[in-house]
Amino acid sequence: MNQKVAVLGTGKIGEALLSGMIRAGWAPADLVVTARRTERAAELRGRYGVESVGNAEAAKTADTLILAVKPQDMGALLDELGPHVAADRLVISAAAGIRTGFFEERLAEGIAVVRVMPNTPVLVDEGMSVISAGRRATETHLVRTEAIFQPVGKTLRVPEKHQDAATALSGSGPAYFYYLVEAMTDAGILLGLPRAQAHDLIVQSAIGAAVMLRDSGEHPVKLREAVTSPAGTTINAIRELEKHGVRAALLAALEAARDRSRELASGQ
Ligand SMILES: NC(=O)C1=CN([C@@H]2O[C@H](COP(=O)(O)OP(=O)(O)OC[C@H]3O[C@@H](n4cnc5c(N)ncnc54)[C@H](OP(=O)(O)O)[C@@H]3O)[C@@H](O)[C@H]2O)C=CC1
Ligand SMILES: O=C(O)[C@@H]1CCC=N1
Repeated sequence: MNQKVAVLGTGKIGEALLSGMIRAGWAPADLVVTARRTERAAELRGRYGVESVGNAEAAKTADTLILAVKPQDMGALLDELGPHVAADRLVISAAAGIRTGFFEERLAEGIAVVRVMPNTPVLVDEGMSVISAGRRATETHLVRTEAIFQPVGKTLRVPEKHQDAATALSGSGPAYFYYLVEAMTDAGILLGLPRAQAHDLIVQSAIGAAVMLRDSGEHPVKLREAVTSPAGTTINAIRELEKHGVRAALLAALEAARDRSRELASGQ
C-alpha cells in the first residue's frame, strides 16, 4: 500500500481506525494524523510512531483523508481544508448524519467523497463499517475505502439513504449492548452475586450468544427457543421483558437514534 492516508480529528473513532490500520500492516510513514490539542498530537505520535501535522498540511500530502471530527465541527474543518484539497483526493467522512453533498458543495469540483459509519469494535478487528458512495465516488474509491475498513471488521455498502438507519443500528449499536450488560450485572447484584462474578457471567453469556448468532446460521428466535424450557426460568424472564415493553422500547430507541442522525445533517 503506497497510498498516504491522513486521519483528521483523531479522537476515539479516529484513533481506533488508526490503530487498526497499523495492525493491518500500514507503515506509520504512510499515515499522518491531525489533532486540535498539542498534547493529544504528542500522545498519538508517541503511541503509533506517526507524524502529526496541521489540517492543511495533511490535506496537501495525503491521497486519502479520513474526516473524524464531530458532525458539529465538520463545517469549520472544511472551511480550513477547502483550498488545500486537490481534485484527485479521496475524502472519507466518518461523521454521523452529514451527507456526502455537504462535502461536495464545499470542496473543489471532482473530489470524491465516501461516507462511512464504523463502530468502536474496529479496535478489536470486529467492527461494522457501512459505506456509501457520494456523487463522484467510483468503484475504485469504494475499493480504496474498503481496503482501510475491511481489515478491522466487516463492511457493507448501502445507498446513502440508509446511512441514518445504519448509524442507529451498528454505529451506536455497541452502546446498547454495553447498556444491557450493565443492567444485567446490576440484576446479578440484586440476586446476591458479587459484582465481579455477575459481570463475568453476563459478559461470557453475551460472547457465547454473539458467536452462536454469527456462526450457527440459526434465526435468533430458534436460538432463544432452545434456551426456553417449558415451565422453566427463561419464560418467566421473557414474560417480564414483554410486560415492560422492552421490544417497543428498542424500536423507539433506534428510531430516536435515526432521527438524531438526520438532525445532525442540518448542523443541530
Ligand atoms: N464514537 C463512536 O462510536 C463513533 C463516532 N463516529 C463519528 O466519528 C466522529 C468523531 O467521534 P468521536 O471519535 O466519538 O469524537 P471525539 O470527540 O473523540 O473525536 C473528535 C476529535 O476531533 C478533534 N477535532 C475537532 N476539531 C478539530 C480540528 N479542526 N482539527 C483537528 N482535530 C479536531 C477533537 O479534538 P478535541 O479532543 O480537542 O475536542 C477530537 O479529538 C463523529 O463525527 C461521530 O459521529 C462514527 C462512528 C462511531
Ligand atoms: O453517538 C454518536 O453520535 C456517534 C455516532 C455513532 C456512534 N457514536
